[in-house]
Amino acid sequence: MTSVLAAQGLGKKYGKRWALRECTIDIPAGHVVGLVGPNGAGKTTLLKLASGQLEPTTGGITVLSGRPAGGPAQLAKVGFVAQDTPVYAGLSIADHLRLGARLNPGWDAVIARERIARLGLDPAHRAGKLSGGQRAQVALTLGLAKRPELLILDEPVASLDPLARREFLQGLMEATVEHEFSVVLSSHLVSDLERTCDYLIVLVDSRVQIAGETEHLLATHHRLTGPRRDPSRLPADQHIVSARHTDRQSTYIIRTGAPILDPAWTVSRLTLEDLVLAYMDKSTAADRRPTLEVQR
Ligand SMILES: Nc1ncnc2c1ncn2[C@@H]1O[C@H](COP(=O)(O)OP(=O)(O)OP(=O)(O)O)[C@@H](O)[C@H]1O
Repeated sequence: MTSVLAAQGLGKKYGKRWALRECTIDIPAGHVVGLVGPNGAGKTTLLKLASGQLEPTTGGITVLSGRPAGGPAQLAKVGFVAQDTPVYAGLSIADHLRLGARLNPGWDAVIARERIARLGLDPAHRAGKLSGGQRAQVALTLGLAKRPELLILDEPVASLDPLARREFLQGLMEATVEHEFSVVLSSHLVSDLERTCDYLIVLVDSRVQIAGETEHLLATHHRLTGPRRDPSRLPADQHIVSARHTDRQSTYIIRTGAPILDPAWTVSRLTLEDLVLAYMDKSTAADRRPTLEVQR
């Protein structure tokens, strides 16, 4: 299957500080990919590398089998909506659509017009007078009307209220079904991604912690609760993601493809939020390096 985004040992340094390091991922086409991580994790850096706005310090990246921003054909295949959804304040919405038509060979004027009408926006309205949410919707419209094979959205719903968030993500999902393109969108809120994404990348402290189809990730991660037990006594095929202990009880989040047969454990499924939080916890826990830390 075609890779929409493939990175090998990808890294980016700003001065002495790594913003992204040792990133190796291979995302098949046809997914809505959620890139999640806390502030400063490296999400924008990865998305800018994918759209060719930054050059890697180490490793390599290909997008739809091409070099990011590696020529007009590649640029036409990839849409990018930046975090602050920039617009030209002095131009009207209609001007933005005309500009989009001039700059993009595959421009779909019908999608653009219909979407603006559906949003109840007046094409004559100056972009500088739009609210943050309306600006984000105009930026998404420009991205969709470009008819890219991959649409990259950096924190697209950050400025939206909860209802507008839901409508925005719903509109995005409908568009992906109708026009069959891949999406990579970043957020630091898992709730935004839970309903929208079928592929997840968790990025913490400049490193990818886990990447894969959400269904597969949820099927292979479990919470084990039971009598207190040292991590060294867990089977080798149970990879510990996070651990919590009290005097008497242990709670582990583990990754395994094998059945959990030990009757001492109560096994429960995770939500996507549990899973993401476990990986965030793991990265902070690695700094503490406890063998068996007791929380009272
Ligand atoms: N132009 C830059 N110069 C120096 N450091 C930078 C630059 N851009 C980003 N960084 C640093 O790189 C790290 C990763 O930043 P990045 O913007 O990729 O994170 P992010 O996950 O998108 O964060 P947020 O959710 O806050 O947008 C941060 O520590 C940030 O301070």
